[in-house]
Amino acid sequence: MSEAILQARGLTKYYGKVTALDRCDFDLYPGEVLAVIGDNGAGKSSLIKALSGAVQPDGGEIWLEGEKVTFESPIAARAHGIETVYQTLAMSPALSIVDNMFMGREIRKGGILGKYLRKLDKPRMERVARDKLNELGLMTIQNINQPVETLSGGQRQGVAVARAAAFGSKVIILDEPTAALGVKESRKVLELIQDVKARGMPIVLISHNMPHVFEVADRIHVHRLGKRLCVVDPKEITMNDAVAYMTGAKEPPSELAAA
Ligand SMILES: Nc1ncnc2c1ncn2[C@@H]1O[C@H](COP(=O)(O)OP(=O)(O)OP(=O)(O)O)[C@@H](O)[C@H]1O
Repeated sequence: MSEAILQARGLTKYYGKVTALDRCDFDLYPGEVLAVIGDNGAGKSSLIKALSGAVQPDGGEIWLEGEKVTFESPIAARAHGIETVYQTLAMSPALSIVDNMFMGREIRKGGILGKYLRKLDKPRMERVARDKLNELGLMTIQNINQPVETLSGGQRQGVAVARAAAFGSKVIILDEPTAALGVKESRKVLELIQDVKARGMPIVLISHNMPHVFEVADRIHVHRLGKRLCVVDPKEITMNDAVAYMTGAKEPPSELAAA
């Protein structure tokens, strides 16, 4: 297997007396969809928050493309190419699709006057937004100047993923991307995950939805009580077994135990 693009060793996070992450390991390889599953409280959110700079781990190390990194904030993680799409999506509903896509990364006009006045290059932003949505097969959205609040849940998720994929990201972390969606919209988001993967971008998928996980994941990290319990190939185990490992109803065979 190639070198991991994002890796963690021994990540530990305490919230007071609660150990949310207990010497947790993590490995994401280029071009894969990696699902992280675990029962409520298994530490999935704490893991992605640590990987994306939203919380500071109390122990352990994170490596990005072979370099040890510390992200003191989500902005720092984004600057390194780690994009996280949370369930809440962090979008401004009243603003347009294009404004949401470029929030905090607006393109300014060039030239002495443009630079001096810091004017937005709206036509360029619109062009880039359209291209990105197009690339990801999201052009069912006709008008990129329409407010995000007029979009369906699936379309919003699409815009959030397109935004995450738009700026030279190295890793996209999706936190429960289908949890709030209906059947048809979920299907679109699953297709979108495949499209992003086809563009060579690795994805970390946090989900409680086992059929969705088993449909799109190349590998699965099973978490229990803050630890990565085992790493499984969804083609080689059943959903029932994965759930049994998660909940502790069954122990994984020793050859699956995470290194
Ligand atoms: N901000 C916090 N303050 C106190 N305890 C927390 C905090 N965040 C998480 N925890 C605790 O840490 C443990 C792991 O929580 P975490 O949210 O990481 O798990 P999870 O696997 O994402 O769960 P879920 O599937 O319910 O979202 C839980 O016991 C949780 O109650």
